[in-house]
This record gives sequence, C-alpha cells and structure tokens, in this order.
Amino acid sequence: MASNITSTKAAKVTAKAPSAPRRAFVTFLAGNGDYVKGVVGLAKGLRKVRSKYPLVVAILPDVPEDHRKILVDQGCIVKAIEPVYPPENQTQFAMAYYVINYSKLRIWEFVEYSKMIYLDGDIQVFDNIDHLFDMEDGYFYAVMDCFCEKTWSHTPQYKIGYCQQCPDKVQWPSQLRPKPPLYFNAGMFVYEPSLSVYDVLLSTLKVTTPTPFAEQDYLNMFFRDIYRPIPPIYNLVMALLWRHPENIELEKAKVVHYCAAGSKPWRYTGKEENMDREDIKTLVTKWWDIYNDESLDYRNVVSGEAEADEDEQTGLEPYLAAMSEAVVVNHIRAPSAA
Ligand SMILES: O=c1ccn([C@@H]2O[C@H](COP(=O)(O)OP(=O)(O)O[C@H]3O[C@H](CO)[C@H](O)[C@H](O)[C@H]3O)[C@@H](O)[C@H]2O)c(=O)[nH]1
Ligand SMILES: O[C@H]1[C@H](O)[C@@H](O)[C@H](O)[C@@H](O)[C@H]1O
Ligand SMILES: [Mn+2]
Repeated sequence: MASNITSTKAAKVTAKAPSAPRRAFVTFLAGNGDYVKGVVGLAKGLRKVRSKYPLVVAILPDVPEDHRKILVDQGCIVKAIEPVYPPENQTQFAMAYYVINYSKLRIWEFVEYSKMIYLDGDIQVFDNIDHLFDMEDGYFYAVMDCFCEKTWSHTPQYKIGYCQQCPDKVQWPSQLRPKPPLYFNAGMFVYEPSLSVYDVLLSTLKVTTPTPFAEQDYLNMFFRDIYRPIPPIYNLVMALLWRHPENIELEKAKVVHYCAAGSKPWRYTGKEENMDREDIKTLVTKWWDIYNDESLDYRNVVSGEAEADEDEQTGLEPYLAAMSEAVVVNHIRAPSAA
C-alpha cells in the first residue's frame, strides 16, 4: 500500500505538464527576385491580425543573404531547405518551375511543429485564422480551386466548361466517369509535418511524371483520401471574383491569394485582363498599406514591447502581452534557425 502511494507521488512528480501545441505558419521562398516582398508583406499581415504563431520561411540556397536578413529582421524563422528535383529527363524545358514548386514538399520535414499552416508568398492575411489550427487532426485542409481560367485549358474540366465551384451548371458527362475528386489550390493548406509522410512524399515523387500544376497536382493526388475542403474565405483565389461572384463575400475574406495573372501587388500595373476591376485595385492597395506600415515592422513591435515594460501601469499591457507572444518565440528561435 505504502509503496503504491510512493509510486503515485513519484508519477506525479515526473509527469510532464502538457506542453503547448507546437504551431507555426510556413511559407516558401526561392530565388533572388521580388517574392521576398511578398513574404515581408505576409509577415507584417500576420502581425497586424495578431496571430499568436510565428512565420517560418523555408528558403532555397539561391535566396541571397541580404533577403535572408530582411526576413530575420522581420521576425521570421528562416530555415534553409535543399532543392527537390523532378524525375530525370522529363522536364528540361521547365526545370526551374518544377524545382521551385516541388521543393515546397520539404516543409513536411519541419517536425518540431505538430501542425502548420502553409501560405504562398503571394498571399495576404486580412483577418486572424489561428482557429484553423484547432481543426481535427488527421486531415489535409485547403480551399477548392476554380477551373475556369485559361491556365486550366489543358484539362478536360476546362474543355467541357465544368467547374467544381458550380458543379450543377455543366454536369460531369457520364462517358467521362469517374468524376474527378475535389481539387484544392495549394497556395494555402493546413497539414501536420511528419517524417514518415515526408519519406513517402519524396519517394513517390521520384516515380511520378510531372504534370502542369507541379506539386499542386501531386499533393492533390497524394492527399486525395484525407482532403477536407474549407470555405473560400481562407484562400480567396482571385478568379473566383469574376468567375463565381455568387460564391464570394469579399468583405468576409480572411486570406487573399494574389495568384491571377498580373495581380501580384509588387508587380501590379493594372494592364492585364480583369486587373482594372475596382475590387482588385482595392485588394492591391490593401496589400501595400500593410507592406508600407512601419508600425508593423518587427523592430517596432519589439521596441513597443520594451516601452510596455515601463508603461506597465498605463493600461496598454493586455494588448502588448498578446502581441509579444509570437515575438518571444521568434526572438528565441530565430538565431538558431538562421
Ligand atoms: O520565383 C519564385 C516563384 C515562386 N516562389 C514561391 O512559390 C510560391 C508559388 O508560386 P506562385 O505563388 O507564383 O504560384 P501560383 O499561386 O500562381 O500557383 C499555384 O500553383 C503553383 C504550382 O503551379 C503552386 O502550387 C502554388 O502554390 C499555387 O498557388 C510563391 O508564392 C512563393 O512563395 C518564390 O519564392 N520565388
Ligand atoms: O486555379 C489556379 C490559377 O489558375 C493559377 O493561376 C494557377 O497558377 C494555379 O495553380 C491554379 O490552381
Ligand atoms: Mn501563389
């Protein structure tokens, strides 16, 4: 009896307090071009909506040192990844495109996090989406794509005018059965890093012929059975605005994906098709407002935090405490991850 009590006590002493779930946003950066602006905008956007979680940036070796520094200075956790190459001899004509996109698969390696939300660098977050981390484990969550743009012209869907956004408008023809499974846009998804999944992802890729939408097609194939659609407010693929306005309430969109041709805010000229629309102009302006807002720079949030220590009695404390949670995580981890 006595020994039972003792062992129970010992168990209590040694039992670890349940640790907080390890969560982060993650994006991806390749090359020495201007996509770094997209990532800076994203880091600032996540700060503006007071996300509790840090932004990890997976970078390929061709990202220059000064861009890496810009990201660290913006509080990002920068993690170097190796390129992933497509199967040999199949894609010489578009090698760079496949290497860039397939390398995204390395993020399954980030097992120091139990759950992550991937966001393309050409995405902006206009409202807090931290609650998406609480969705049930074991599934792959993403937003359904639209098949109506010319980028889809190689597909039977486009050729017959079928889109999963309005599946009743043109029915999938019986002679083309089976109907294709739901297809997501891979610019935003919620997933669980896992080394065993990572190994199978990479080994299966080696024996898979590349297709036009690269890792997006591949992920759709790979996660077909556990894919769960989430509403388009979590990845507003711009074409939905003119292809399926009935499915969209723009003012409710939390995440906007500047993926339509000509819509990347840092390259926007307004000249391409649909780019002169008022809703697009407004979204581009909103992106720039965040990008240019110096109060959202990491250094200013950090110095604001120091002032808060002095101002503890002034009533600013609760707001600053919420802001600092993510900052502290970044602060501790950034140097070792760099
Ligand atoms: O030179 C580049 C090109 C791309 N990227 C990164 O790769 C992501 C994907 O590229 P785009 O955003 O330009 O691609 P799209 O949004 O037009 O295309 C969609 O299809 C792609 C594959 O065709 C990917 O699946 C992508 O996630 C999906 O949103 C970028 O956001 C960015 O994070 C770079 O860092 N540098
Ligand atoms: O539907 C989208 C869109 O057409 C983008 O332009 C393309 O890059 C995508 O990958 C696709 O999913
Ligand atoms: Mn994109």
